[in-house]
Amino acid sequence: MSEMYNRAAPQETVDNGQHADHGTSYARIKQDGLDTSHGAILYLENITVSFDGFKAINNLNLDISVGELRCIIGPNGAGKTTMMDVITGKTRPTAGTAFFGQTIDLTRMTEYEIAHAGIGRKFQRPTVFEQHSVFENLEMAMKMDKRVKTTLFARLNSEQVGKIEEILKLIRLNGQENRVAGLLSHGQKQWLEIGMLLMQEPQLLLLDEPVAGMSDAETVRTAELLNELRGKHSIMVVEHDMGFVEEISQGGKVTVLHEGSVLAEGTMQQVQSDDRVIEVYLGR
Ligand SMILES: Nc1ncnc2c1ncn2[C@@H]1O[C@H](COP(=O)(O)OP(=O)(O)OP(=O)(O)O)[C@@H](O)[C@H]1O
Repeated sequence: MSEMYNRAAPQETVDNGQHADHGTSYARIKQDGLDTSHGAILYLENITVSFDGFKAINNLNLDISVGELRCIIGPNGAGKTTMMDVITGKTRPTAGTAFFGQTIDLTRMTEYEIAHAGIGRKFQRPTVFEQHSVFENLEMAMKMDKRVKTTLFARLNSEQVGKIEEILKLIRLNGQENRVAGLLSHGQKQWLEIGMLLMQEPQLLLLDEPVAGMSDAETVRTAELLNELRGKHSIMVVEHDMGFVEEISQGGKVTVLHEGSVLAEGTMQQVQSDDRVIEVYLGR
């Protein structure tokens, strides 16, 4: 893989040629400007993150294909959050390379630049604007997207309203658009935040434990929602809930992290029957 990185000089600044295209639905993989000619959207190669000598990530290698929904599992402390922190620029790796497409070197960019290059991250706790309505939250998310040429107080055009309505349906909040976000259930707030990320049309969406704290019914609906996004976005989901992972992995790849490295990779069925994975989860 290293030879791929060498083909183009890493960029210092984010200029991947993205531009707003309001004439089409969010429901497609937007790759304008991002070089994914080798089929992958994310390449992590030999990543190590040391905290005072302790390796939270240890020579990690991982690729995500365009349009893939990849589940990442692993016991507590395996390095899942630290890996997402590296991808989003929150933590700098001690060694290794992290590329977005073929040419965008994430290790040289700020968190802000990475977000604007098209990597959206949903943290465990929902962070919606509690005093504002569901609709206003989605509207603000759209207006915060620097590619959209509008101001906070400009009226939305019909295409923009259409896009919000489409996302409202997807996140199961149509009919609730005028509710104040602070009054939503925990699960609904999580969906709203996913909707806010989708308004910005990320090319890669990172979801950190999206169903933690959700009711069983909300978990089922979240699985449905992610299955609807399958193939339309490239998505990485970190999750402990194995039933949920089974629902959304659907024969796709699941990566098991352990002690900062990839322990196993394969379908859910394959990793579940892997002796090393069983040992790590059940203890020695
Ligand atoms: N800033 C830090 N300083 C020191 N050690 C850290 C730091 N951040 C993480 N670690 C350690 O690195 C290891 C990996 O942590 P990380 O949070 O990435 O694991 P995780 O797989 O996300 O765990 P969980 O499933 O519990 O969220 C842990 O041992 C953690 O204590």
